Amino acid sequence: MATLLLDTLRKAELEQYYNSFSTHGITQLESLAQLSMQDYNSLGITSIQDRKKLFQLVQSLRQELPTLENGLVSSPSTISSAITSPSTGSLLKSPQSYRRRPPEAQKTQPLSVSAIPDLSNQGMPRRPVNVNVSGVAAAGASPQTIASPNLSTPQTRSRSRTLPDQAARPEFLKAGKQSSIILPEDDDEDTSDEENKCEIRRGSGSLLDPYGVPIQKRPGYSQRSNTLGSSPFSTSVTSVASVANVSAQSDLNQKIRVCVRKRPLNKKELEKGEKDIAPTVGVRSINVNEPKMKVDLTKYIEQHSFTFDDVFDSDSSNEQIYQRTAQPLVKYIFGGGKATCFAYGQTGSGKTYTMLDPQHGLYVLAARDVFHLLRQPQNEHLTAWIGFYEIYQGQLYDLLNNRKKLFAREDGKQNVVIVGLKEYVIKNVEDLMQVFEYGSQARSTGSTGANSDSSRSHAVLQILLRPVKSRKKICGKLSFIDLAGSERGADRGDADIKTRMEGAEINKSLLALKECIRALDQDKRHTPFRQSKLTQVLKDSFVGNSRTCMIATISPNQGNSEHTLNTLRYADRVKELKGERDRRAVGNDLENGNGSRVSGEEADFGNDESYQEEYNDVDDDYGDSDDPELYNKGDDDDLFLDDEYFPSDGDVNILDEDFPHENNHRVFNEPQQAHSRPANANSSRRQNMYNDRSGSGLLQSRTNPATDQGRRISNNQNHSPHNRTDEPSFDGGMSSSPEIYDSIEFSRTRQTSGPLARPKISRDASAHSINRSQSSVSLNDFAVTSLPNKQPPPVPLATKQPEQLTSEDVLFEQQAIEDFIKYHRAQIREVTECSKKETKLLANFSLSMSSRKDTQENGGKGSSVYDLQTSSDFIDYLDHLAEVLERKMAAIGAMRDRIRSVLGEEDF
Ligand SMILES: Nc1ncnc2c1ncn2[C@@H]1O[C@H](COP(=O)(O)OP(=O)(O)OP(=O)(O)O)[C@@H](O)[C@H]1O
Repeated sequence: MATLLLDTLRKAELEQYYNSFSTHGITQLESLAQLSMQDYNSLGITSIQDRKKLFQLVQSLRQELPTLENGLVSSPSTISSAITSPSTGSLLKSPQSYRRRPPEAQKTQPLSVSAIPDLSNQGMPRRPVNVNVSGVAAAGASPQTIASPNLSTPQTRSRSRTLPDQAARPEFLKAGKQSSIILPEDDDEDTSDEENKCEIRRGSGSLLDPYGVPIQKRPGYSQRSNTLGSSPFSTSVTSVASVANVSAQSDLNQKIRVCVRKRPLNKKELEKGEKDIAPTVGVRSINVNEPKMKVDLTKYIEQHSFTFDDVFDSDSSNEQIYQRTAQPLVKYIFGGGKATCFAYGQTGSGKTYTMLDPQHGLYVLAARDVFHLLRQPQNEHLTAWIGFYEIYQGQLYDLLNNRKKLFAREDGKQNVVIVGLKEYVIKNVEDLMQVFEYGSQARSTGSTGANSDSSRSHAVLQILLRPVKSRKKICGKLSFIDLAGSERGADRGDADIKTRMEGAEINKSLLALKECIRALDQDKRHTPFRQSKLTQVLKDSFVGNSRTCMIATISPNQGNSEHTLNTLRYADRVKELKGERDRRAVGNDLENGNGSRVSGEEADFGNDESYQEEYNDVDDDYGDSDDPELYNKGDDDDLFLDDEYFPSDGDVNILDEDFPHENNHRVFNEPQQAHSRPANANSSRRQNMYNDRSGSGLLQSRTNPATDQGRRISNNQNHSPHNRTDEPSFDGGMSSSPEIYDSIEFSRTRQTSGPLARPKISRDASAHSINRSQSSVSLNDFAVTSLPNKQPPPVPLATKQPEQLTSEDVLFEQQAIEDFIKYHRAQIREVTECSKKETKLLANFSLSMSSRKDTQENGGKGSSVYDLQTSSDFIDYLDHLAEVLERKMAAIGAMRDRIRSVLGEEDF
């Protein structure tokens, strides 16, 4: 085969690259035929002439080796694999010639050199030869390469990353080469037969996916397919029946499932004579035949192919979709879990119809099952509650409570709680539908009043399971989310400031959603949940013990092909999340305590007690969410812990490292603390705290380093265990009152972190004090320069020889220093966050001003109206700015306190 390759290269006057090809594992013509132009550089082919030659050679080889074509026609070995695979039952007959042949047999039937066209004259046709989709070369193919007449039109086509011939691909291309399949339209624009006369050539196969992510880093298709229990060949040559079989075997209990639903062409589209350009292929794949035009104005169709957990054709009913999307989630929440089902797609693609249609929406079908399960004896102790809110412009509004503003909170256990959300007990489906209808009206009414419309908000309907006897506990939560239309930002095209801001917010949140999913997919240690309210609220759907199902809705008409592709790419990105690479995926959850796997059924319905306990604990902390006053003491921002962090993936970002979730961050994120405090609050707080505690041991602890035992080096003889027990415990419970909170912070600053500030001076710490000899903070900067009465002065640390140093001389423990660093990071983060808010406030205000000016100049309303509006906005702007600045100052003040504490300063 190598000789054949060399001969071929020689004929094409490319033999000088033979070594480079070999180095890259290209030793066969089949491999050569799969090169795309993006590979040329890696192979060292930079001269234009040579690139042309290679391009023509590759084209010619593809023509000569149709069975290797990228996805349209499978290689003999692949086809035979598929045929012989027990998991797939091809519709194809299995001609002898496509049975799996032993390698030797393959070797004995190489293509003859004569079959390779002589390219040395460069006279080969530029236009690739048309072949039909069954892989039969239209012209010029050697008899050997013409597919068997029995090779009927494949049931599916797939993009190159589903290439069945991965095994034959060069090593460096195997990881995930992507290409497109370009099908030219006939010049006479008769597209009816285009599928039978498709021009096949490798498209601009890129090593980057549409999101700019190197494909090599992503799991190969076959890996994912295997994860799902299907054959890696299933999408390339399998029949509908076999795919259905595979799909049926796939795990409905995966942590994340991604499905696609195509709506039918609507009346308008039909009237316009539009065609369905997104045929589904089997039950898991869908193609999009995107009309395109070359620079020479030749029209062609670019076909894109995608595979998901499920693809629902336009004739699928909500019931069918429900069975494979939300129904497993309903079962899951009865095991104590959290689950989310959301619809994503462009406006008019059927999100609402799917999720929240008043009659057949998935929520109604889910409710039916919820009540069915509630009637089971084992669930008699539970009741169902409903809450319905929307996220509009980054704010939460209760749709069941006059659009009351809500606040999201997160506890230390990463549960998101919507504080103040009005929830109703529902006894049956009718109840639910009534409540929902009421909420929907509020949504549209409210949004009309606010100059928005429903599709510009994300609507969240949640069904909660609570014990009959304790409405405080939550035993399961299922959320249905109807996301705002995904294309609004791009399509709005109007100058209205509000609309633009809405669009920007929607885009931001959808982008954030994608970023979060992407971060999870790539196992990044930092997941940017905080980037939008949507992702903050959805956070607990992604982390921990949760299930998520995304339904990407698409419109099938040509006019929407771009949007459809965007939606599918987005969904495809999400799809990458699942599979064995995701350590939070089902595999983890299915591990029982002994490390062995339990069955899906068990995992599904088994009670996750630890989770439930946690969840219930949380709810206890929060109490009843009907009572917002209990938790919402005037703060005007949501409180979340930091974004999700996962152990190392090599990202280096000081703000992203080991961010303290609870211990340190909350001090900055407590708006109550920040907003209600006057500008000099830090010093007065310090003074108050000092006064309050001067007689209570804390002062003593400050003046007596011996009481600061917690973090001191272990061999300090003066450690007094009882002093350690004096430390106030702080669990950072969110239910803490501000006063408690303050005291917690104080104690944290003064005591828990205090030891950090306690340079160890001598064994008799009771009488010691310290001075900072220099202003900069470093270990060696701390030396004892004065000591109280009757104590012999210690040897200054700086003068000690290294061999004289003992552990007693260590001023700060490593841990304490690390804690300080974490604290500092938290402070930087908080200040940065505030600065961003400041910028945003300023941008929004100036944007609205300039927009108003424009309108005025273009003959809008009288100037006094605008001046009035501007003044009112200005006041808002100042108000918000003042709040942000206070929060910022609070963060800086807390940091200063901490430094002083560390340095043992006596200024408060
Ligand atoms: N699968 C379907 N079968 C029949 N009609 C559908 C289907 N999906 C959507 N429709 C119809 O298409 C129209 C638009 O659907 P829908 O309102 O659900 O879109 P949407 O994605 O929620 O839009 P928006 O983002 O603007 O809220 C509706 O009239 C709806 O009844």
